[in-house]
Amino acid sequence: MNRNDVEILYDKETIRSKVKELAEQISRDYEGKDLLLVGILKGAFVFMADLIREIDIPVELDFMDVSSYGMSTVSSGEVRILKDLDYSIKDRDVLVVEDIIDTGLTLKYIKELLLKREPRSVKTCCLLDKPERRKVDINADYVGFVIPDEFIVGYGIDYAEKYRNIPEICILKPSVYQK
Ligand SMILES: O=P(O)(O)OC[C@H]1O[C@H](OP(=O)(O)OP(=O)(O)O)[C@H](O)[C@@H]1O
Ligand code: HPA
Ligand SMILES: [Mg+2]
Repeated sequence: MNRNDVEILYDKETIRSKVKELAEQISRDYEGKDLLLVGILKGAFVFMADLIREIDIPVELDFMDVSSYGMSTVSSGEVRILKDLDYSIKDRDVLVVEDIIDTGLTLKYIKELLLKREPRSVKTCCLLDKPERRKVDINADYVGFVIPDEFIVGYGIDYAEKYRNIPEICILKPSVYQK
């Protein structure tokens, strides 16, 4: 991992307090409900791990693995399911946990897919929102940070599977992928 490839956008403390704020809001909104958090692999795994530890109501977890970027910084436009949920979501209150909403193609695809399974509700929580790049009409119900149109890595988020282990949320310098 080359630290020179990135520029820090949000440091550990800023992320920690934002995650706490989101978790408090979720805990209030879902008090007394049957909350199932659905993490979208792989990008959301770090956010999911931090978020659940700040939520103070009973929750259950499941994961889905979808991919549309592959080894590129541009969406292929085709969302592929690599792993589906383990359990039925019928009559459950589902909260989809995502790291980033960019074109919106991934989240729209997932939301439409889950709605067909007759849950009681489906809402979405995205740590990062890049509205300038949106191609489809979708917004998350809970948003951490609204970010500029830059390619992000770190805190679980990759470029060609690398940089996921950087603890901060960083901008990947264009010189790295414009070679
Ligand atoms: O709004 P969109 O333009 O669809 O982009 C957002 C999605 O792209 C990334 O996943 P990716 O497909 O790279 O898979 P990964 O999570 O395994 O890295 C990210 O984790 C989101 O799921
Ligand atoms: O900015 C990004 N970084 C990494 N993966 C992504 N997938 C969509 N947007 C991004
Ligand atoms: Mg990716």
